[in-house]
Amino acid sequence: MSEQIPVLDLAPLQDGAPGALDRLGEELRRAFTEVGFYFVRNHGIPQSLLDATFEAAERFHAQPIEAKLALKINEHNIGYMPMRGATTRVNAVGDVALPNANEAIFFKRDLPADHPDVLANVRFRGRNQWPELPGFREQVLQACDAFEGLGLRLLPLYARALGLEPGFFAPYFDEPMYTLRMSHYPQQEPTAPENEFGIAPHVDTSFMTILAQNRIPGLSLRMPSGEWVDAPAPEGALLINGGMMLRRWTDKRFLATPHRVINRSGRERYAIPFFMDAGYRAVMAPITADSSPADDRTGREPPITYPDFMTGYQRSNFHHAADDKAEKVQMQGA
Ligand SMILES: O=C(O)CCC(=O)C(=O)O
Ligand SMILES: [Fe+2]
Repeated sequence: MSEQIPVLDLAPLQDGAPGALDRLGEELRRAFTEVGFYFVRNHGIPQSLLDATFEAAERFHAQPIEAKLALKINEHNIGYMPMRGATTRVNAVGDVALPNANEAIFFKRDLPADHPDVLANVRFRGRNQWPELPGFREQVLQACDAFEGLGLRLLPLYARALGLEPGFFAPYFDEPMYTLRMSHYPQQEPTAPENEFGIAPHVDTSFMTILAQNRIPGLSLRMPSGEWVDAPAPEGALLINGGMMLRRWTDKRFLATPHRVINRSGRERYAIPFFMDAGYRAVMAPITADSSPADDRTGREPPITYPDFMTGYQRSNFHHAADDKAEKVQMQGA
């Protein structure tokens, strides 16, 4: 299976090998036109940091429910979402809606109290809500810095994959929006209904989602063929995918591939996906292919910003069809 998901080795990029950027850009283009997911190797994030972040997620969720509910998720999408707190509209058969069997806490960039956006109560620019756990905040900040750094290092590849100058995305990502989600999926009973998911089929809202390898299986991806396949977890690699923001920005040239989690591993499962987007005020106009005349197709999306996109997505009640596939999936945002 793993051969279906391209593996990009970033070592030549680090070493400044000639042609590395163009070669990796081409590999990325194939990944996003054929699969929508790819692995990166030699990504520069130490395994010890990832392990410690998984541990922090476990420590957070081990707290009494009152401590977690004190940080309840707010209009900035920051804070704690209780177990089965988000109902996914599962459209697969007869619109049966079962709540997702996970709980999660969401962190964004750690803004200080006197930040102008915080003072002005700008939506999605609120302050993080921290639990009273020693070392926890430091761990989350370290993880966010590491994931953000990797995301930024990958941007030139995204530009090359689209036939653009390597620096194309840099001005848009001056201060990227990002969210670290720490999820806990309890083990689902063998007798649980078949349409109960840890997280139901969805596409992410993000430009880029970085997913640290999980020792507990449960994630599966829906290949463009329509077949659901279990995500492999090659040692030392990170799994990266694009969401609707990437798809929209690339004029639908790049895939946002649906995925889901079912935890029938018999163990508790934790996940620490990192969702990255352009800066709050960046205006993203669809990047069209050189060869296509400006008006050659209908349905081209107007330019949009992160807050406009996220506000619209929240209003849409998650009714979002995954393009032309018969089976519908929702969007899962952060
Ligand atoms: O738990 C995982 O492995 C993936 C989670 C996911 O898809 C999400 O949070 O959007
Ligand atoms: Fe996802």
